[in-house]
Formats: sequence, C-alpha cells, structure tokens
Amino acid sequence: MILTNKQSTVSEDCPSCDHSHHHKHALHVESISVRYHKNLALEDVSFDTQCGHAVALLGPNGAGKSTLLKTIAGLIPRSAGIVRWRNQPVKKWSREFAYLPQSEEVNWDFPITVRGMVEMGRYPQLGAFKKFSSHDEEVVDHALELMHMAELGHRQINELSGGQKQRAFLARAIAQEAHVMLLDEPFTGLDREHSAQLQQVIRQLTKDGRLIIASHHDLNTAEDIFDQAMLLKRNIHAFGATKDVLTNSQLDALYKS
Ligand SMILES: Nc1ncnc2c1ncn2[C@@H]1O[C@H](COP(=O)(O)OP(=O)(O)OP(=O)(O)O)[C@@H](O)[C@H]1O
Repeated sequence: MILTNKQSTVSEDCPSCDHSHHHKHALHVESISVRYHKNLALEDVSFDTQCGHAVALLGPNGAGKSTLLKTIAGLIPRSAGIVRWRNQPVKKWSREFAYLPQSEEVNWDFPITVRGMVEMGRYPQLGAFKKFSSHDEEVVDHALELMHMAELGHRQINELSGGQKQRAFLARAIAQEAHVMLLDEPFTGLDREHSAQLQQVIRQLTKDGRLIIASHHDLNTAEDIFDQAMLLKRNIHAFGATKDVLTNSQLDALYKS
C-alpha cells in the first residue's frame, strides 16, 4: 500500500497565478471526514498536492469521490478536518476553484444559451461593475473553441446531446480560469475524438500550472492523462504517482473487497 504525502516535484512553475514568485501553490487536505446523516462517506482523508499536477480519483460507486470534490470546493460541510489552499483555510466556495458537477446534478431546463452559460464562468472574475471586458469575451471564445462548442454557442442548453452538454460545462469551468479544477467524471458521455481532445486540454492546463483533480472510471486511460492517482473507498487506500498506484494487487484490493 502506498500512502505518502511526499510529492514528486514538477518542473513547471506556477504561471497562471504568480509570475514573480516561483513557488508552487499547494493544496493540503487534512483529516477530512464527511457524514450524510449517519452515513460516513469520507473518513480521515489526508493528502497534499500542488499546482502542475493532474490527480485521478478512482474507486467503486459510492466510494466518496464526488463527496471529496465537493468538500475541497467548499460546497458541502465537513464533519471534521480542514482544507488549505495556498496556506489559507478554504471555508466556502472561492473563485480559485472551478467545479464540474456530474451531468445528472445539473438542471438542463434552465433557459440559457451555451454561450450564456460559459459566460457565467466569468462572473466570479468580473469587477465591481460586473461589466464584460473584451478580455472576458476572448476567454469565453477560447473556452468554447477548446471544447469545440463555438458553433453551438447560440443553442439552448436543453437542445444539446449528452456529450455536448458535458463539453459546454467543461467550457464554463475553463472560462473561469480557476487555479484548481475539480471535475466530476469529465469524460462521461464523450465520444473517442472528444475524449482525446479533452485529454490534451487537461495535459495543457496542467502544464500551464493548474491543479486538476478529476474522478475517473477508465483505468486504461488514467495513466495517460493523470500523473497522480488516488484510490478511494471512504478513506485513501493509495495515493502517489499513477504508475505506482495502479497495480493489479491494489486495484483488486479496492474493487473486490
Ligand atoms: N446528498 C446525499 N445524502 C446522503 N447520502 C449521500 C449523498 N450524496 C452521497 N451520499 C452517499 O455518500 C457516499 C459517497 O457518495 P459519492 O457520491 O461521493 O460517491 P462516488 O464515489 O462519487 O460514487 P459514483 O462513482 O457512483 O459517482 C455513498 O454512500 C452515497 O450514497
């Protein structure tokens, strides 16, 4: 069993948030427990990671992957423990965190166009007057292009296919230009071409210094996309470099027991 808080260092500095001080920003998750009524979904979860990493959260249904993402994002209360980002406790949602919910948690009947929804990703960044600048428009255009959604920008979101909805939501998360991206099953519903393209986007965002944490079910692609992996089932069974974590014996222990 690998359970280490020691991180391999990455060569990239942290261009997306700090050009002048070449330090890496760290996420510290310390002894997190989350309870839904009597059900203990997460128990004493601790790990550290930092910008420039892409972390795969792996584990069976009900293991607590979504709960961990929501907890880090400050969207649900913890029963115990603390999350620190850049040495500050995360108490509630902040604009440095972008969160992609699972598709079924989204109200797709909300009347809004794809572009309007991606523009919402900019709201946390807008100044006091809430006015869109040309820079905001460019960021939205770029996010739509990255997700191959530019041509569908005018469509209502309830007129999209499952994969297109997923890409629209990813574009919104990208438009937020958050430092930490918490993605709940981002590959769900994507065809082969768009999966390959999202893999590339994740690699690029990581290279740019973002921290990506994503729940993922495909063990075959995990090593290509994510440099770190966590095996989770209420508590952490293993965490470290993906190739060290994804061994047959550890996976058997996680999925069979
Ligand atoms: N809102 C809720 N109220 C009560 N229990 C919940 C709630 N959300 C999740 N749970 C429970 O908490 C545990 C962890 O659920 P979670 O959704 O975090 O798992 P997951 O690893 O993301 O699962 P999946 O792979 O199926 O998406 C499960 O036992 C689930 O039933």
